[in-house]
Amino acid sequence: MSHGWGYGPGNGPDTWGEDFPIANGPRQSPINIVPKDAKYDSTLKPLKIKYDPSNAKGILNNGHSFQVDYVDDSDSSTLTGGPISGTYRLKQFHFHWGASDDRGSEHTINGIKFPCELHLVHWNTKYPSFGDAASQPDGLAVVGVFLKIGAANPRLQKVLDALDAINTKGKQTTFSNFDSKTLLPGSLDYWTYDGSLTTPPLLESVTWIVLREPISVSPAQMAKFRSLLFSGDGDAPRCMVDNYRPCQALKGRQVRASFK
Ligand SMILES: COc1ccc(C[C@@]2(O)NC(=S)NC2=O)c(OC)c1
Ligand SMILES: [Zn+2]
Repeated sequence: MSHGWGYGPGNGPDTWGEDFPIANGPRQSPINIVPKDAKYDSTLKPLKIKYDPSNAKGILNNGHSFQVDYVDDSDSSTLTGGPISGTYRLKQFHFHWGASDDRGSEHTINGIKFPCELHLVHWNTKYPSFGDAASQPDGLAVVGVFLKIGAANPRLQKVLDALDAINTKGKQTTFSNFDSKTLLPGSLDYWTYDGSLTTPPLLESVTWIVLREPISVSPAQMAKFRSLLFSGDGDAPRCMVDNYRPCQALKGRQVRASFK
């Protein structure tokens, strides 16, 4: 039986280029961010984030991560400002994490991995839909937030408490009235660069906005992430851990900083 892509020995990131040759493209993600090499850009605007908690729709185990999906049929939950032009609508957020606290994030800072990374996915409303936007060079804007081991983060708890209901691939449940803005750190200082989706189809359509300040997560909360399964009901259980792509070559790209 031919397996689709995944994070295992036979279908992991090093094999993705066989079916998705863009894996070796000029603007792949994630990357290692070297703060001293980032260029402060005074023309970068502050991020403007307006999320309506009532747009939260559901939570799904998609077999690679879990995602919280938002109603995106109006401009009620949007990202504007920052490095982007126009209005981008919140579509979903999801996470990447490791089997242990020494790894799990997709982006790294000076080669340092965090135990987890949050991605808030937005699409450019100059295109008719998320699917159309996902194939355009300016189609998506993803806000990346690092999670660092520390005190338990109460803002994560409602999401983590929902995971028991979606422990296997394909499971989903309703998830309503959640303000994903509460997942953001106090500072919205960011690095930005042109990149891609970090899983197949690896489309080079993402303006990355990686926040400098991490949010906290406790060891017990990390154990909750690691309680999920990649596998479906009835399949041999495979723990959902290490669902991150390694850093990709910069290939001449400039990383800009919104802060000095
Ligand atoms: C066809 O559209 C897609 C497909 C996959 C993802 C998920 C992901 O690959 N992208 C990022 S970012 N992290 C990931 O894991 C996606 O997210 C915007 C959009
Ligand atoms: Zn992601």
